[in-house]
Amino acid sequence: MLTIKDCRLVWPDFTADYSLSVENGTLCAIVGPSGGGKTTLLHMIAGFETPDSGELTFDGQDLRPLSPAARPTSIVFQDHNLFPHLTASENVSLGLRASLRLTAEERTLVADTMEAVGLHRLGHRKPGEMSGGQRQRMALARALISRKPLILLDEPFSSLDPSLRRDMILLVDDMRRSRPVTILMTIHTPDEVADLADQMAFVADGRVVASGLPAEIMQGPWVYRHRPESAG
Ligand SMILES: Nc1ncnc2c1ncn2[C@@H]1O[C@H](COP(=O)(O)OP(=O)(O)OP(=O)(O)O)[C@@H](O)[C@H]1O
Repeated sequence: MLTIKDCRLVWPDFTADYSLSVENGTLCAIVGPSGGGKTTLLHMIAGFETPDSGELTFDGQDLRPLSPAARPTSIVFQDHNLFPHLTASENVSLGLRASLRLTAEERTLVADTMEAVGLHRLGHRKPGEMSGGQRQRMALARALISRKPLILLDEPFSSLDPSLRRDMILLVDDMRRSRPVTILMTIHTPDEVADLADQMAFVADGRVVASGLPAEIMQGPWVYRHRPESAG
């Protein structure tokens, strides 16, 4: 279980104070208005931001002293953090081994994962030779192959067209059913994930305003309160 309790981050123009629990094996969608603190929440879990106070544990282990690499997390950033000089297959392989020296079995796993995200013919291409959507799929493949139990996806499919976006959400759903993994995914279009997500957390003003079943969260008063046009 991921447990976040009163984790506070204070910046000159923004204060966050997060509390959220996510059971293992859950697909949890993080939704809410732009600038509300969704990305910052994922960065804190991954270790790129440090809370001044509060509890942050996964399966009882305190994550705060751990570096990002030592955490049980794999994150796909909005800019995909791909290496431009490596091919698509090599970028995906980094999720398994930083040295890129793979066993035969690991090479098969990379090929299977590339196939699962529809990139099996493009393994030799470099990120600069691929579309935005193909780069997103490559970054997703690298996170899925990492074997980390907690996967954090920050708007992973925003540059895909709606039908492909849905395919990728289904792929994420498939992957979590094939191995024990907990996924937190920020998304601007909650409708697209409402039927698959087990949990939805509404984040605004640096807080988890509400968390529960997607149908409940999407109908709650917080949705109207935090509409851009009602701001101010
Ligand atoms: N390192 C930082 N230092 C200071 N302020 C920051 C930092 N990172 C983010 N912020 C601020 O924190 C707030 C929340 O940003 P965040 O990116 O988490 O929002 P978001 O909900 O993910 O937005 P969007 O949906 O637009 O991606 C914003 O006001 C942002 O400017």
